[in-house]
Amino acid sequence: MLTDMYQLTMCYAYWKADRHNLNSNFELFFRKPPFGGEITVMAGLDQVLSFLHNFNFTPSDITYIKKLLPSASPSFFTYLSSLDCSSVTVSAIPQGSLVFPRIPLITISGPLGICQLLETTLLTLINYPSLVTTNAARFRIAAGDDKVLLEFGLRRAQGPDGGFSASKYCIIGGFDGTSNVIAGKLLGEDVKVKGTHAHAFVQSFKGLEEVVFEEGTGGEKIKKSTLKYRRELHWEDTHEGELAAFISYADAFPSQFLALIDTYDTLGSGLKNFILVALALDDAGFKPAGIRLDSGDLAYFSSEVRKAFTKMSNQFDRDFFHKLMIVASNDINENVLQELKKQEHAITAFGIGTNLVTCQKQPALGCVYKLVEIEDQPKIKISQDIAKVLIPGRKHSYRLFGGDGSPILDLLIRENEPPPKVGERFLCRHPFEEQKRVFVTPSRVEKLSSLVWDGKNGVVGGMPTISASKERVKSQIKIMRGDHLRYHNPTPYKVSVSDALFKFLHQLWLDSAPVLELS
Ligand SMILES: Nc1ncnc2c1ncn2[C@@H]1O[C@H](COP(=O)(O)OP(=O)(O)OP(=O)(O)O)[C@@H](O)[C@H]1O
Ligand SMILES: O=P(O)(O)OC[C@H]1O[C@H](OP(=O)(O)OP(=O)(O)O)[C@H](O)[C@@H]1O
Ligand SMILES: O=C(O)c1cccnc1
Ligand SMILES: [Mg+2]
Repeated sequence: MLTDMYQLTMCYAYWKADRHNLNSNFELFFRKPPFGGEITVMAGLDQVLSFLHNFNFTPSDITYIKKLLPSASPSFFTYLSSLDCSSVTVSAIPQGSLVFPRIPLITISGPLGICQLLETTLLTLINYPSLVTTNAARFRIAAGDDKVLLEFGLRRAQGPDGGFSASKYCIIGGFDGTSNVIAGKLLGEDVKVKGTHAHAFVQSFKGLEEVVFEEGTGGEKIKKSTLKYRRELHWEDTHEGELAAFISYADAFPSQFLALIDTYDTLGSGLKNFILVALALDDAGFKPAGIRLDSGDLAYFSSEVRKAFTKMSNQFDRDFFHKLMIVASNDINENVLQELKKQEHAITAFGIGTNLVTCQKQPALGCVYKLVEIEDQPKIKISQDIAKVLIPGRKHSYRLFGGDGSPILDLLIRENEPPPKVGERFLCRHPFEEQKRVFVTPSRVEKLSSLVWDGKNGVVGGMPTISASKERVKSQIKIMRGDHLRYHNPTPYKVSVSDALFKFLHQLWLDSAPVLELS
């Protein structure tokens, strides 16, 4: 039911014309990578497989569709009620793979009626997950492998399901944790739930008299020791409410004390109050975790914080100061991460919400779902816009690797053609520009798609897990040439067709395009 009305109207019309059981082949692919880059990460396949497994129309669905199609013949609803995905075969590129334009991410084969019905749902299950996973992967590339990345986007996401998907797929794209509690609960161990505290906690305290402890706990000792250091360092002008908040937070979480220090005055108050409580915690045998900055020049503030930590470490001979995290947040996007890389800063972790989950730089990936063959008859769709001309017929896709282990190009060939072989020259052609050709002698050849669903057995090869998908993203980015990953003007990655597919496509194009008569 999570579909567009036109799938139901087409399905009815196919059924009425007795075309619903024609053997069909559809491909799901995109035409342009997002965010001005070259790479896209394939994601959402786990959801697609669950959907195929659960696909059916319940009696209440049928009652509702009857209202939408009041003139449809009653036997159509018998057909609709009997539908499931047991007659459908699906091949796909593994979740977490880097993928490129025109290469089918998913190939769907089976009776026309059911395959048509899958269009919208498959698109919605792949488009946003692939987009946000790609965004997360780009943020990871921009931040570098040594930084902790936390996803904080739930409050700004496109609704609760958008927020949930974002949390899951940002982890796959390379984030280390999320603030989203339901994502952690439902997705298990691979999704680590993390968090600090907000300004409200600091604002809620006015003075030190508001700090209360449970009898017999170490809180009183931490407070006393904090105030002793405050006198010793002559820092008695820091904000008292903030200090009260930090002492209370440390009492609640002595082993995970991480304080937001920018509520009143980052360097003049927040940093000092944190240091006081951190020294007291250390005296009590706990290791404080660090600070969070949520405003201002994050490079400058983080460097000043690090300098103060180093000074304190020397002054009080405490090693823990060197290990404290410096978390930065506040409207961070890929560009801010890129800019920060060029500056001196001491940030060890980023908390990123709005711009990550809403995919600020590009809000949608344009995956499409296109019919390429019916009953062994290849189908083409012609467009004035060359980018939209469909490459017809059933195809296989391969990635050809060079001697240095990095991918050279992706290749589409006709279904019955011999595939490219290691050590053998293969002519790879631009799909539309006749003069653009290249011979590739690959050192490694990888078939991109494999069977993931067959009607009889259901899911083939197991459900993709979060950890395996995440690992795949990481390992595929690692072997990609740096110039394809570059932030500004990356080198285009080639997607080619075989000579046979080129000739076939262009012949069918000529045969299908009427010649205009002018007079
Ligand atoms: N050193 C830096 N280099 C590049 N961008 C930075 C740097 N420090 C912060 N930013 C970014 O600059 C922007 C600052 O936004 P803005 O000026 O609205 O925040 P602020 O005034 O510091 O904080 P707030 O409005 O939350 O009090 C944010 O997008 C932030 O991530
Ligand atoms: O900036 P984002 O990347 O979306 O990260 C999440 C933001 O959410 C929180 O505060 P919120 O924005 O709700 O309040 P603020 O106005 O104090 O920043 C947090 O302090 C971050 O600023
Ligand atoms: O835990 C945090 O610090 C957090 C969580 C969500 C949004 N902003 C910050
Ligand atoms: Mg904010």
